[in-house]
Parts: sequence; structure tokens; C-alpha cells
Amino acid sequence: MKKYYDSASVAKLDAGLISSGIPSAVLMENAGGAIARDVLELFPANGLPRRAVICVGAGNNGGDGIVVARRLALSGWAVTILLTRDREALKGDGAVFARFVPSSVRWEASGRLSDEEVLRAFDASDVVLDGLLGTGTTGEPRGEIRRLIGLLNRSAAPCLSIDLPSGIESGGPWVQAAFTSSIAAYKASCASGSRRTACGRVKLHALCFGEADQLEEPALCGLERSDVAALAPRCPNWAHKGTRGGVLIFAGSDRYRGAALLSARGALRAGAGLVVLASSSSVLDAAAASLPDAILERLDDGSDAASVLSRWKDRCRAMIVGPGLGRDGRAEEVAAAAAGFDGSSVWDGDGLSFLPRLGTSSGRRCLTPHEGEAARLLGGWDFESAPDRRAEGARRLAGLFGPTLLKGPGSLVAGEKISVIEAGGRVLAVPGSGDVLSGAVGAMLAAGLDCEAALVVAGWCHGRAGDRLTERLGADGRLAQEIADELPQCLNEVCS
Ligand SMILES: NC(=O)C1=CN([C@@H]2O[C@H](COP(=O)(O)OP(=O)(O)OC[C@H]3O[C@@H](n4cnc5c(N)ncnc54)[C@H](OP(=O)(O)O)[C@@H]3O)[C@@H](O)[C@H]2O)[C@@H](O)CC1
Ligand SMILES: Nc1ncnc2c1ncn2[C@@H]1O[C@H](COP(=O)(O)OP(=O)(O)O)[C@@H](O)[C@H]1O
Ligand SMILES: [K+]
Repeated sequence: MKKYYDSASVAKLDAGLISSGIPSAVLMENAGGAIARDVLELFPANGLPRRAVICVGAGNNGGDGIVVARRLALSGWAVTILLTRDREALKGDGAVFARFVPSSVRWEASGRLSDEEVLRAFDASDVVLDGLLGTGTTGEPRGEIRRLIGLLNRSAAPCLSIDLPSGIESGGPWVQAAFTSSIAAYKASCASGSRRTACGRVKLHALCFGEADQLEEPALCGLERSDVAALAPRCPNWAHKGTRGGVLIFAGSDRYRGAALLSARGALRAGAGLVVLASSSSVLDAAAASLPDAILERLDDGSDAASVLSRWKDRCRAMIVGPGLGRDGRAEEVAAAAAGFDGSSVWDGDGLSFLPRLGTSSGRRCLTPHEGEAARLLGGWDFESAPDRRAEGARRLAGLFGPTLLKGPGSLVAGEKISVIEAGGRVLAVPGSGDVLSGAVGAMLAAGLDCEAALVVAGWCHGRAGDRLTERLGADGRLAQEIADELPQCLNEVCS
């Protein structure tokens, strides 16, 4: 498990270390030293003259930057410290360390420079360090700090953020860093959603020794392969298709035919022993040609969802409701019938829109909304204004409707616990990708996993499929069916 902490617990840890007798300047020197080593490693001199601009805000995050300035200057770098306030206004350990900065370092007050002058200085650097705001951020970036965040994001020079990208603890704007040297703990604010990519490559550094033991409960846990392997289903060699479990899928409509096919393909590729696709004729005609492995149940042929359900409920442990289903009267009837299923079900796409009217489920139910669907289910929800809004939204959905996988970069699984799916990236942002995921969840439920475990294993394998495709073929232009076809290898990584 990769543990992510909120800034308040990290600030509390800092305070605890200081009150237990470790001078705060020692902590700052350790932090600054580790960050300087990162810079020297990322930008080896190799006989070249190296330049850095270090942006320094009012707090200790800027103090770390001043330590880095001294260390880089002593290693032969040309360093400019860009202060958001006058040098005389420096406080605390930062003010102490400022006295030890070599005279080769240039000090500039950013307020005296125009945007063009700041950008010129940034662009002439090998790296710009962001020591504007750290764990002491309150509210949205203001004044000079806000201006510099905007300029950092406009500059072509790579940015290394000290501890965390400035502004990320707020509703924005925040720095888009190429690298982040994180102090004492991975920050929860960078784990999920649009903030996930703001850190770039992250390196974690201890502040002194073993202080991580003193941190309280993590705000979020990042799922690693071994965590997923502990939950993944094991299929014995004597298995028959009944052992693997069956999935009944209510999906697709005349307008959205592919969604049903991709969901069924996801379920088959994730190891379901039986897949029954119940849909309209136009969907089933397409399925007949491309999905010989699925059993097809025509819904517009005198057969209603309730009778399909009663025909298959004994052979299907799991049900998928919603991908491409539509939201018309026919879809509503399907959803109402499906609500009576007493096995395990995953609700996705259009199926989600019926949940508030369906009440509690007779079986075990989970859901896979993206942010738009989640906001509708919550009667409106703002995911962006603070870093913990995604986790809070996912928890609320889990409380209202059942274990929830909130999709997007760093998808969250909320149930008994809350965890982040580390695998995956923009390669997954293609049409039908979520339909494939619903199929994989269905297969995991059919294999006998409980809802939360099914979301974890399917979500991780879906992300891992994306990573494998990116490594082999690149991150753009992939098809959702390729994600489905990559699932067996991903399951192999956690099931064998
Ligand atoms: N503590 C330790 O021992 C160690 C801490 N370490 C380092 O210190 C960092 C935390 O330091 P911190 O607590 O000083 O907070 P930090 O974010 O640098 O500055 C806060 C100041 O900024 C201002 N400000 C706030 N919000 C703002 C906004 N929205 N927009 C504009 N301005 C804003 C506000 O000043 P004000 O405007 O109120 O005068 C406030 O005083 C931590 O991330 C790590 O890097 C490490 O060295 C290890 C040892
Ligand atoms: N930038 C991204 N990084 C990681 N995962 C992403 C990203 N964009 C989308 N995804 C994933 O891709 C899938 C998209 O699902 P969804 O929006 O329901 O698509 P569709 O409705 O077309 O099937 C989700 O699993 C989501 O987590
Ligand atoms: K920072």
C-alpha cells in the first residue's frame, strides 16, 4: 500500500518532531539537502554551466528553497532566488538560512519584475524550483504567489516543486510540476482527479529518521500489485465454466450498441464463465457477428427483463446494468426489473440514473460512476474546489448506494475503506473504456468477490491494461476493445 496523508497530519508530524526536541532548522536543512540532491541528480552538470531560479514564498516551503539555493550554489550552479516579499520580511528558519547563502546567489524581489522579465529568467534556467506554498496553504493562491504560479505554468523550463505543487491544496490555480520532491509523506492532495498529474515524477524523502511511523491514519491508500493479488480470485485447474460464474448484462440501445458489446467483451476477457447479453434486436444483431462467446436474449421480442432475469438468475451470480441502456421508459422497466436481482450487481452509465428511484437493493450492489454521473447522483457536487472533494463524494455515494468506484485519473474505490487505483493513465480516456470496466467488475462479482474487492481487482486490471498498452503501443489512439483484450495478461499478474 502506498500511503497518502493530508497536509494537516504532515504539519502535525513536523510540530511533534520539533516539540520532541529536534530543532526545526535541522528538519529544514534535511529537507533542503534532499531536494538539492534530487536537482543535482536530475540535472547532472557534465561540465555544463547550470542555472536555477528558486521561487521563495513567505513560509517554510520557501525556507526549504533557500537551503537548496545554498547547496546548488556551492555545487557551482548559477542561482537566483526570486522572493515574493522583501528579503527583510523573511521570517524563522528561512531568515537564518538566508544569512548563509553564498554571495554568488542573486536575490530578486519578484514584485519589481514584469511578467516578461520573470518568464525570461525562468526560460533561461535548467530548472525552476517552486517554494511558493507548502502544507501551510490557506485558501486560493493570492497576490504575487498567484501571479508566479501562472508564470511558472507558462514557462518552458521544467519545474521542480518543493514538497507539493504550490496551490494544489486549494481550488487552484496550482503549479504543474515536472518533478516533486515530497517531504515526509506522499500528499493526498496529489492522489486523485485532475490534481494527480500536477506533481510529475514524485520522489519521497524522510525528514529525519523513521518519522513516518509517527504519522496517523493515511487519508488514502494507493493500491499496489500485491494488494490486488491478495484479493484476486483464484480459479482451480479443474474449473468448469460454472465455477467461473455467469454474468447477466442489461445494456445497449439502438443508439448505443457498442457499449453493450464492450461490456460483454470486458466480462469475457476478465474470465466470466458465462455471459448473457439481454438487449434490443439491433444490439444483438451486432453482437451475433462479433461476440460468438455470449448468449443473446432479445428484449423487444415479447420477452421482458423480468422473465430474462428469472430464466438466468440461477446460473448468473452477477449482473451488469446500464452501459448504453438509455434513459427512456423501456430502460426504466429494465432497471426496475433488475433491481429485484438478489445476486451481486454493478450499475454503470445510464443505469445509474435510475438508482435514486429504486431504493435499497435486495442483493449486493456496487457502482462505477464518472464525475458527471456521480454529481447527478449526489444532487450536484463540486469535485474541484478542494483536494478532498473526490474522496468525500465517493464516500457519500458508497453510503447512499453501495461500494463505489469513482472513475477518472487515480480512480477511487470507496467501501469499508477508501483506496486509489494507481495504475492507468490517459490511454484509458477513450470511448467505451468504462463499459469494458463494467464488464470486468461483473466478471469479478461472478467469480465470487464481494463488491469492494471486485471494484479493486477490476479497476486495477483495467488501469494496468492501459499501462501495458501505453508501454507497448503508446498512450493515444487505442481502442476500448484493446483494453478488454489486454485484461487476461493483467489478471495473470495478480491471479497466478
Ligand atoms: N514545519 C517544519 O518543521 C518543516 C516544514 N517544512 C516545509 O515547510 C512547509 C510548510 O511550511 P509553512 O507551515 O510555513 O507553510 P507554507 O505553505 O510554506 O507557507 C505558508 C505561508 O504562506 C502564506 N500563504 C498561505 N496560503 C497562501 C495563499 N493561498 N496565497 C498566498 N500566500 C499564502 C502565509 O503567509 P501570510 O500571507 O499569512 O503572511 C503563510 O504563512 C512544508 O510544505 C515543507 O516544505 C520542511 O522544511 C520540514 C520542516
Ligand atoms: N486521464 C485518465 N487517467 C486515468 N484513467 C482515466 C483517464 N481518463 C479516463 N480514465 C478512465 O477511463 C474510463 C472511462 O470511463 P467512462 O468515462 O465511463 O467512459 P465510457 O462511458 O466511454 O465507457 C474510466 O475507467 C476512467 O477511470
Ligand atoms: K511548493
